[in-house]
Amino acid sequence: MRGPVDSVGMLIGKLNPGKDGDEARSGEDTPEAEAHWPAPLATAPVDARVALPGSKSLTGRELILAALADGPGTLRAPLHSRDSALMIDALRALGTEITELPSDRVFGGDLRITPAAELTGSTSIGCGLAGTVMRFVPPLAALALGPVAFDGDPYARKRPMRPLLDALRALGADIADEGRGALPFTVHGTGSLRGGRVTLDASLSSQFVSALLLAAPRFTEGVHVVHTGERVPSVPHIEMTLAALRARGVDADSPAPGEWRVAPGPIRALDATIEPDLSNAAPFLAAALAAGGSVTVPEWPATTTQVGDQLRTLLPEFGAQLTVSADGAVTATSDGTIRGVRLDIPEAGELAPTLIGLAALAAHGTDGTNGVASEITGIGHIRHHETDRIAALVAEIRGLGGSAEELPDGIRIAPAALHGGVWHSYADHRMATTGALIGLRIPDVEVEDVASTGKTLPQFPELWQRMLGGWTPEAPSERSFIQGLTL
Ligand SMILES: O=C(O)C1=C[C@@H](OP(=O)(O)O)[C@@H](O)[C@H](O)C1
Ligand SMILES: C=C(OP(=O)(O)O)C(=O)O
Repeated sequence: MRGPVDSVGMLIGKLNPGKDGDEARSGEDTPEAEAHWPAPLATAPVDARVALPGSKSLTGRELILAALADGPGTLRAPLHSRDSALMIDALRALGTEITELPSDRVFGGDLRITPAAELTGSTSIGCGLAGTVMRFVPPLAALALGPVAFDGDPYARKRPMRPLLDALRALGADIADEGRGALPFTVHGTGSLRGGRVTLDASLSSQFVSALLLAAPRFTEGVHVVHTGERVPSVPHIEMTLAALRARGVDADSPAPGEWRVAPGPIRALDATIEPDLSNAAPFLAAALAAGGSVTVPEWPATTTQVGDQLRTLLPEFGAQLTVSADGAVTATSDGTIRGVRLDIPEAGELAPTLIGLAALAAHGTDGTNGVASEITGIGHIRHHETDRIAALVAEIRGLGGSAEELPDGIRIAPAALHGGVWHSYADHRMATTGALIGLRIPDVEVEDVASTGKTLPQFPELWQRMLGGWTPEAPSERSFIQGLTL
């Protein structure tokens, strides 16, 4: 057994210049293709403790609310990644002052946020591939004075925006998108927004609802959002939004299923501490199943709105034992036997790539001859995430010899032996980490564009290697694969 790993050294994330998934795929003949990351194989049971940086979703929300607050505030232990940097840049473009405080925190410093007296427009905002930026910032742009032009990575232009843009228009905003219903578009802010009751189909993304709720205390009439479509996905993320608003003294609730209401009023400035990202804990805890052994994630919050908390019940479905220690660390333990699952997880689409990676390993079994089938459904909306994750996962599992089939709202995986090969990332951080997970058990898996993990976890390659006990800062061969990072 290897010794525990409880922190990383000073690591400073730089931006991963985003790529379209198709471009990433067609880039295989370029010199960059040579930088495919050889996913480390677990040659012994894992025994590791992995501390993780802050939650993307909490960092994004607290940045927005701090920018709209009634005074300066501080974010402690925020995420520093491509998505959070894009959010910071967007809020700065609207006039917010954001400074990083000197700190010895391993994952980057705290942030001091001073709201602008008035949000200013006449600017442009790059959304990268961040759903939270392209959805949460336009309502603030409507509150700013002057035009604000939004655009993003090539694939970001394919992510749905129409229900949110139409709802903002119904609430009084002037938005020019030439009928695209997607990036690029320009919000012509007038300094205020009427707000009020609005109907919206949020079946493609919960972020449409969170976007309206977060800015609504500053709408003249607040907001009352009424969902009109099929099932709303990722409901815990809407609950996270309501909780973040209430923590700042805002009157915000869900008066009925599929309805949310925020009253107009001040947003209290405060010092908020960001929890570790529990969705990014998924591949690490899942590694205990893939490799056998145990992985501990410390500082797991006792209560949380993060959907990643559901890993404590989802991973046991695959056969892992999950325990919580008195000091709030969560440990996953397994003998390496992975059970097949039938899961319907509309709330936890963000966890789906990891769980599907585990299902692919369950279908391989311990030696390629004793695999079991799985079906994971309720996740049709993940076709609209960083890529069409259902299509991408099916293609990549098949590429390694697996048997996977698309369902309208999920995936079915049949027993089949996996083999090594290139696992494409489609510029999607969770595709990259899923390839790494499969590579723990299957020899010679190479992850294309591992730097896509910089979207929410720039330290992924080091943390992964450290989890296996083999990383040293001096190892140049490993360092060269950590693209987009300064060590
Ligand atoms: O509000 C948020 O922070 C998020 C909401 C969810 O989006 P969807 O509702 O589009 O799944 C989730 O998958 C995403 O990673 C983050
Ligand atoms: C869906 C995700 O991201 P985004 O915030 O860009 O929607 C994700 O992180 O899994």
